[in-house]
Amino acid sequence: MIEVKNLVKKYGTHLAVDHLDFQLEPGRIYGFLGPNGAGKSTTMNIMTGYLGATEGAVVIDGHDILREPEEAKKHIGYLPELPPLYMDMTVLEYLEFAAELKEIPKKEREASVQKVMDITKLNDVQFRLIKNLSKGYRQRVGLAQAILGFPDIIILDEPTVGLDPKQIIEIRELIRELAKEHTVILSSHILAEVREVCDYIMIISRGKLVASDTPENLEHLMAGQNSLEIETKAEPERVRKILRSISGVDKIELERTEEATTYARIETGTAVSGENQDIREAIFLAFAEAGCPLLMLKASKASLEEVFMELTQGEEATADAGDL
Ligand SMILES: Nc1ncnc2c1ncn2[C@@H]1O[C@H](COP(=O)(O)OP(=O)(O)OP(=O)(O)O)[C@@H](O)[C@H]1O
Repeated sequence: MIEVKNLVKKYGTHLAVDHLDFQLEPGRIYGFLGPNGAGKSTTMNIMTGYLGATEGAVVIDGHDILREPEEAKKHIGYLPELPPLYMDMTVLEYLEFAAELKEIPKKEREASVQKVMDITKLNDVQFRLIKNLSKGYRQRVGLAQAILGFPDIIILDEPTVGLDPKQIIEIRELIRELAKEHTVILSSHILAEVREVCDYIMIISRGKLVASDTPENLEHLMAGQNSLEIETKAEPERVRKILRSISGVDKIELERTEEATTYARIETGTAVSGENQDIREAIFLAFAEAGCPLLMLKASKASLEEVFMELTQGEEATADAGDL
């Protein structure tokens, strides 16, 4: 279990992490999602003990990362944004060295290194110098180092950045596999990636946690803003009158089109159950009864993209302004 308590990080006057407070339960895949500069890497660097916080604390399985760094770090495997690889070592030498640093007992080292090379499919390149590997293979070496010793918690900063589509699929499969026995936290600025792999999404914007939930619940978050679109030949005033007679219709926007039809965008209310009401049937029947055929009737549901855009609005323009 990871507890992040009231975490603050300032770079000079720039507030990169702004009072983050959350807890992560074992056995899940968490995704830190946010635009560039949102504070994801800074948060991960603090959680893994690579960077000190200005305020607040991170507790890993009961150990404070600053007060008991050695104990806390035993529970974490970390793939930073730029993995610190030794370019003049072979893959095998590097992983053996990493196993030593992680204090994996000598008699277990060989088997441990072999196991992570099997998992990350590095066997074929184990005698190659790291400097001669492609970006994708280097990323795998970084990942192999992170999972070496199989710590409870695996933290991956942008694990698929710079990889080709085939490598991305492989790394995602690997992450899912790891999550069967570990807690995995990964960061990404790509929504599709987080949605694809994570069962819990934490949206970070300007150093703040602006939402944290399952992908499905985040989509529901915007349910109140679900809307319907219709098009009919009736005059706008007639359309408004018919719509007003239907319960569940909240807001109506009307537009007369060039084809002499009326286009209406309708926002629907939320029922007592909290669920968004589906009033498509009622709309269809009301227009049929009034003798106004509908040319189009369509429900438009808020997508996760819209939730993300809404929550991180303006971020790109302002996130890095403090650094100028
Ligand atoms: N060493 C530093 N000194 C000053 N400012 C920094 C430093 N490191 C990061 N920042 C700033 O802190 C903010 C958060 O950066 P961070 O790298 O944590 O964001 P991120 O969400 O990981 O973004 P990216 O996806 O681009 O890596 C940014 O505005 C960044 O410019």
